[in-house]
Amino acid sequence: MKNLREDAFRIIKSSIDSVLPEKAIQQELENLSLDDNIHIVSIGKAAWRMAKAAKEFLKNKVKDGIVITKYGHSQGDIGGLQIYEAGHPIPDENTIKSTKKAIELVENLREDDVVLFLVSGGGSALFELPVEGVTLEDIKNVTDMLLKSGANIVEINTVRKHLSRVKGGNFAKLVEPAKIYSLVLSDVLGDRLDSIASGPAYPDSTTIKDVEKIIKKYDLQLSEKILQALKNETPKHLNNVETRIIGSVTKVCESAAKIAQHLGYNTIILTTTLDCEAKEAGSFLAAIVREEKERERPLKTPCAIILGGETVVHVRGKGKGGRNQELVLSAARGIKEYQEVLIASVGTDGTDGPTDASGGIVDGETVNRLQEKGIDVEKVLIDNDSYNALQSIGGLVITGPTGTNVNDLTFILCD
Ligand SMILES: Nc1ncnc2c1ncn2[C@@H]1O[C@H](COP(=O)(O)OP(=O)(O)OP(=O)(O)O)[C@@H](O)[C@H]1O
Ligand SMILES: O=C(O)[C@H](O)CO
Ligand SMILES: [Mg+2]
Repeated sequence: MKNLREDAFRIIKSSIDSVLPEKAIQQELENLSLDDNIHIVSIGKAAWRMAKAAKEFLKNKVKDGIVITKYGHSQGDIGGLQIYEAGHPIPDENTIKSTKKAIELVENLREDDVVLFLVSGGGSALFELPVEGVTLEDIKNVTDMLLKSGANIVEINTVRKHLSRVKGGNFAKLVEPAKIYSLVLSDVLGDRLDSIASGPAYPDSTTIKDVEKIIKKYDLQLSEKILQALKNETPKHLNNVETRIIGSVTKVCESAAKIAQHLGYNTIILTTTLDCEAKEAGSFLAAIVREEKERERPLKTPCAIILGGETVVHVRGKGKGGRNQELVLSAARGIKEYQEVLIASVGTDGTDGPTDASGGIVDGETVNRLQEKGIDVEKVLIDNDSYNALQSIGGLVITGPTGTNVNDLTFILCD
């Protein structure tokens, strides 16, 4: 008989290891063979690790550089680079302060200078300087509203780009006449480069008209001042950028499948673009488990059914949680009392929502165990309080910041 929990942790660890940035960065830099005069600007949750890998490879070809990452996501000096931590998912004073430092670093560069721009998810919150007339307080309010609206990341970033002096290609404009090479870890489904970290160095495909549609669709209550500011159009053409994607959720799923196979599971990747409401994804996964348990379909057991993507949560309650935790808890409702089954879901960055967990694991006993503690799953889901519920029964997955960020991995193990 298999130890599903132990296997789940192995799958999580090894598949995340496969998308750590070091190897990919080294390979790209070998191909690029850059000259001297390199300036590193690294933003996002994986910024520290990406910058470290680049600096170790390029050594003293690097003139200077800056890292802007989330609190708790940097791990000390990287030979002479400025290192900053700032607010995420809501930007704060340190976001603005460090973004100004990055602009100082690039604004007087010459044509023979090169900016190596290392981009990972989280960059939208960590790299920001609002357009004239818009304050940090405004940005915080708009960000909070967008995150809770149920809008997807492409929609959220469409709005953010039109309020920013660095997003939506504007950073590349500030770097001119120097050239930018962007290496990107994708945490946006479909790898839309103008959405990842709000595309600071990529021509923006979204327009003021798109912003207007999103405001209407989600009934966003914005002040007259913000509505005016949103009329700034973003650059649609850039002449100084070259961009490459170095990691994505597809890779994580493929690695997870390989490891599961190696551990003796029949394996299938169902999708790499799961993007519905977390609770609904949970119900869907439970339905798949029931099919497995009753009819061994679509795979003979033992089996691993793997999904990648990024669900959304319409946060209405006052509880603590994240989309992965909410997904598994919702799934737990539909697999009650089944034996030898487990559902896991984690954010590859190690952070699920504003919590210190990367996700959660549930099984057929989860709902009963919660009941014994007097916790009603339906109520927990209404309160968006998945963290506290899962914590009380040892159902959290805690990895700490991983150094990478390529969406979420979800899987079922059945024996
Ligand atoms: N109590 C809660 N329960 C469930 N989900 C929540 C809760 N509070 C916030 N969230 C969700 O957490 C998400 C933000 O957390 P997280 O840091 O994992 O996002 P992210 O998309 O990985 O960030 P980024 O893309 O910038 O790296 C929001 O989309 C929000 O819907
Ligand atoms: O920072 C962001 O905008 C998201 O993580 C998507 O890249
Ligand atoms: Mg995340």
